[in-house]
Amino acid sequence: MAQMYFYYSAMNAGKSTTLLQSSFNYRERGMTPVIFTAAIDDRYGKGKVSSRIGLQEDAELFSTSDDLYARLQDMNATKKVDCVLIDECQFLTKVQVYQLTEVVDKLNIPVLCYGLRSDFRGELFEGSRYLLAWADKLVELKTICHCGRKANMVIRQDASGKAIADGDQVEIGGNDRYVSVCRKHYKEALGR
Ligand SMILES: Nc1ncnc2c1ncn2[C@@H]1O[C@H](COP(=O)(O)OP(=O)(O)O)[C@@H](O)[C@H]1O
Ligand SMILES: Cc1cn([C@H]2C[C@H](O)[C@@H](COP(=O)(O)O)O2)c(=O)[nH]c1=O
Ligand SMILES: [Zn+2]
Repeated sequence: MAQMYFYYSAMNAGKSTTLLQSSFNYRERGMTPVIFTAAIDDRYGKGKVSSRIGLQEDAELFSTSDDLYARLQDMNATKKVDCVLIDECQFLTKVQVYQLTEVVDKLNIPVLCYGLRSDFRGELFEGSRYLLAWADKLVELKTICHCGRKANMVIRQDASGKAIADGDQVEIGGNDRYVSVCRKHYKEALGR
């Protein structure tokens, strides 16, 4: 029986790197993984997942309006899909997380999702909320705060490096805008 996995962490914990390693392992065994990433995240080039250790792969793009079950059913009918790997899964909608459970339950294809649990305000993303609720396996990937504790929060910074408390949930960026920290230093940065 296939299963759905949610690998979650703060930023820069190596989620994309782990996804690429899983894809490599499937390919090494002559199997066919399919990678998806969010169309809105074009930091390392549209339709690409990359990591600084040198691995890079082309990816299918998903937008909030896509029917992921229909797309994967079509792909699987053309060529057997052995595994689905989703990067930036926090940007999935509730409906899309449900569609991915159908890929697992009806098509019997494992779905491995990689993404953030919470945003810079400490609120769940929609995709993460339903993955936490519906995934078979929850796996935390860890990174560390400057103090050495586990970093489970992410600060969004303004141009001067000051932590921001409010704003749109989605704003694509990297180390220039975001810092992963422990909860204690998250509160301190926001003056709480
Ligand atoms: N193409 C790239 N070039 C340079 N650095 C990268 C690239 N992709 C990722 N990184 C860096 O590698 C580190 C971990 O990356 P990643 O696996 O993307 O973690 P996560 O997905 O958890 O944020 C981060 O410091 C990130 O800035
Ligand atoms: C915390 C937070 C992050 N984002 C964006 C910023 C990046 O583009 C992605 C996460 O990338 P990762 O390094 O692959 O984990 O999400 C956002 O839009 N809103 C937020 O609050
Ligand atoms: Zn800390």
